[in-house]
Amino acid sequence: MTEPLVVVEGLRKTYQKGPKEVAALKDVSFEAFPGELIAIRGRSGSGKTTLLNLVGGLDRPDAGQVTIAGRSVTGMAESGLVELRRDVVGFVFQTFGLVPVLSAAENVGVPLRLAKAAAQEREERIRVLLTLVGLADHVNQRPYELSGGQQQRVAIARALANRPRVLIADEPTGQLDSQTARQIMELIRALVRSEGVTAVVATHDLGLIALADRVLELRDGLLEEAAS
Ligand SMILES: Nc1ncnc2c1ncn2[C@@H]1O[C@H](COP(=O)(O)OP(=O)(O)OP(=O)(O)O)[C@@H](O)[C@H]1O
Repeated sequence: MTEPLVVVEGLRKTYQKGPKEVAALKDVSFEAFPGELIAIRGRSGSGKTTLLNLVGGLDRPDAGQVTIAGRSVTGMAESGLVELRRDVVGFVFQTFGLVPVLSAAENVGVPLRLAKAAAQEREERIRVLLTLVGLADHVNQRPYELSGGQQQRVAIARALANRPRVLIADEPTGQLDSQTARQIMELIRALVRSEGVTAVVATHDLGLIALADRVLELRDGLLEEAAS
């Protein structure tokens, strides 16, 4: 049997909100297998962002473990996490997060520069990625010259730049109209197949949920397998 690529065991995270403690995650465990697209759904405030941040090494849990490709994310020093976020995990956010003064090509090139890819290899990878997301004719445009859907395409290309094993997306269609959202979710579905990446996507979007291989529901800080 195939080994899981991502193993999450007993994650707990509590935030201090003024005098109150908020238990965002109480005891969350799941596994994601290579090439799987997992949708995480749950009401606003159910802990989806918290969970994704812990899986991708953007934050640390109070208890529990995250392992990606046999490497303990939760046990890593900060230098290891920087490397993990550069090489192993790609992130896509609701608000795109592009650098406004850089062109589409330059935005996609940022993680390649951080990974010290040679100039020629970088140019070739940028070309392939922007073609893959349907933006071959928009390489020199800045984010403000692109539509929301096009900006999210650039962000997806950037997330895939260093060939990550895991793609983490937090409400990737949350700011898009329904037709554009549909195109972006179909793009994510296709890229998970063609690039063999494992995707964990937090979403309210029923269309995206329908395209997932598995749907997990966060409720009261606990995760349940849900019918898609
Ligand atoms: N930095 C923080 N400080 C204090 N409380 C926080 C912090 N981040 C999240 N929370 C609280 O933890 C809970 C889970 O938040 P989280 O953002 O993970 O939920 P979510 O499911 O992603 O919500 P949404 O769908 O609205 O984005 C919420 O009650 C939230 O208010």
